[in-house]
Amino acid sequence: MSPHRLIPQDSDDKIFLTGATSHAKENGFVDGIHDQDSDKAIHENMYEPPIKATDDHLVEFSEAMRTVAKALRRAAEAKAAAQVEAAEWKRKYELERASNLRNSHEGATFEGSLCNSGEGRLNNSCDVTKVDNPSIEQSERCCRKHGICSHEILQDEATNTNYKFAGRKVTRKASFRLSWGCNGYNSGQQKHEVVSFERGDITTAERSSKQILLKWETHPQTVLILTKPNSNSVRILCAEMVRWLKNHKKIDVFVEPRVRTELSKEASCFEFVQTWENDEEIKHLHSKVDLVVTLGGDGTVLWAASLFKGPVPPLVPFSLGSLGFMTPFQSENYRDCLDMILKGPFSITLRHRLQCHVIREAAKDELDTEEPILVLNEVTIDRGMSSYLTFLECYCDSSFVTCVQGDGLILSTTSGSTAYSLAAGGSMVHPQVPGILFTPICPHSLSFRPLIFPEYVTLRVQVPFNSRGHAWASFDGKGRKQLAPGDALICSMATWPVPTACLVDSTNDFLRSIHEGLHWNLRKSQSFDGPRDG
Ligand SMILES: NC(=O)c1ccc[n+]([C@@H]2O[C@H](COP(=O)([O-])OP(=O)(O)OC[C@H]3O[C@@H](n4cnc5c(N)ncnc54)[C@H](O)[C@@H]3O)[C@@H](O)[C@H]2O)c1
Ligand SMILES: Nc1ncnc2c1ncn2[C@@H]1O[C@H](COP(=O)(O)OP(=O)(O)OP(=O)(O)O)[C@@H](O)[C@H]1O
Repeated sequence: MSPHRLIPQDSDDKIFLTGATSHAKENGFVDGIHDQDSDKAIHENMYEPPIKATDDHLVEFSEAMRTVAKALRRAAEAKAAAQVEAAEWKRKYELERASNLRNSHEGATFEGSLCNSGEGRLNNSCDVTKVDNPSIEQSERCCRKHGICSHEILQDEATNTNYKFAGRKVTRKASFRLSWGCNGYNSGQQKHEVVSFERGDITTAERSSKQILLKWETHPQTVLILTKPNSNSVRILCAEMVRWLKNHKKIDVFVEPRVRTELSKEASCFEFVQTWENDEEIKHLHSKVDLVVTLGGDGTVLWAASLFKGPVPPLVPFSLGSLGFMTPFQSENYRDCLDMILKGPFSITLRHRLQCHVIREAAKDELDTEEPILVLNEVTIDRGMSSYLTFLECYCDSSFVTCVQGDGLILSTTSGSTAYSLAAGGSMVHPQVPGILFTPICPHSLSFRPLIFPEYVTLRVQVPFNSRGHAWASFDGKGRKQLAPGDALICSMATWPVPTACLVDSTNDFLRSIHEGLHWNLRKSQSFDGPRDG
């Protein structure tokens, strides 16, 4: 077929193309000449100037588009910075408010928090818990003088008196002390900053997170037992444990309202078991219980963490699930385990949580966010039911990170690194490492590798206006929220970690979990009788 000279339908510019007439028509061009003129047309075109005008317009247009894109990105970065700042202010405001509430809350007698003489997040918990209280002053003096980290005790007007909770008497909360040390219980070393500055030289002589030990200063008296629902073995064990704690350890027991009903149906001797009546009471639960015991799998640990929006009492997770990554204690040995925990000292893993805020496009200002949600594993932003690619713009503080085009994105804690993030190709990270994992789910790009951000950043995931569909956020696999174009999710390290008791220590428990739970790097050993060097 002979070549044709084709003229764009709505343009005066002439473009020379090779191809069939019909094909050219499909593409919006009309045949400008008759077949018999084709030789003449070829001849003419050989001497025609190149398609300069069209090229110039295209170049101009693409430059204009680049400028617009740059301006849009700058605007988005400015917005990200403003949102990050607003989120930080909101976080500070909430901490302040929580602290004020605590001070004015007439029920609470004792309550614990970490204190740290260095900078950073743990320091925040120190800041917010400062009250006019001799024991705090003492602990601050202690921190300053010896650099020893200690548990703080808050006291309010109801000092040393029993108080009522859901119409029942509650005894005072046990106090404990935390210390950082590598070699056994005698090493009460302070947690030092990773980098110090000594005589003008930057050093990393002190390492930051050593194994943390919890040592009771007064006896724990109240235990909250949380159980996986719909399991007979869990129900039976729970009843047995409640009885043992009361009769042999003189411990007061709290359970969820559902479990309280089950127990009271079982026998009248469970009348002493306490519970709560409404969400308001759950908010103050942390100041009533010394220890939380979970009976179930990892989901029950996540559930327990989700009950505490602020400080979390130490958690003792018993394994009654199938995988049990975060549940090192065996239920068969519960008496010995609880004996050991109630006596102390014991190692804990301080599991960091992420605080997530959803900011709606319709929000009046950056402070107008929905209630923050705390996650122990991860927040996932995915495409939900939509069959379109998720399109998400991601910022770290005020810097543009990337656009996610794929099934979604996981922002995970290091504890959650062995859960969904792992399945999406993220690295496994020791739970004591502070950081935020940024793991794409099925990205439609060959070069999108997972990232790990340091713990101090704030991440913002925005559904852009030109996204074809909505996105969905879910929190530890629960409570899905729809994100429309223009909505954003802001995520940063939460102030309140989840302290979980270790069977041995953080590292031993973690390695045992990945060996036994995931069969990590299981391979038959190479035989000895093969070829050898030399
Ligand atoms: N493709 C996946 O791997 C996938 C998909 C959805 C959700 N999840 C995970 O399930 C979690 C919710 O757990 P659930 O028990 O309520 O739901 P579930 O009952 O569906 O259990 C999910 C599985 O993940 C395991 N798991 C949970 N947290 C873990 C952790 N930190 N490390 C290792 N394994 C862990 C559980 O033991 C369980 O086997 C979510 O937070 C998410 O991480 C994983
Ligand atoms: N006290 C509770 N109240 C309501 N739901 C709970 C409670 N404890 C656990 N769940 C939910 O029940 C589900 C199953 O719990 P869990 O993961 O502990 O058990 P499992 O599935 O048998 O264990 P594994 O995850 O190890 O296989 C989870 O989705 C969890 O969120």
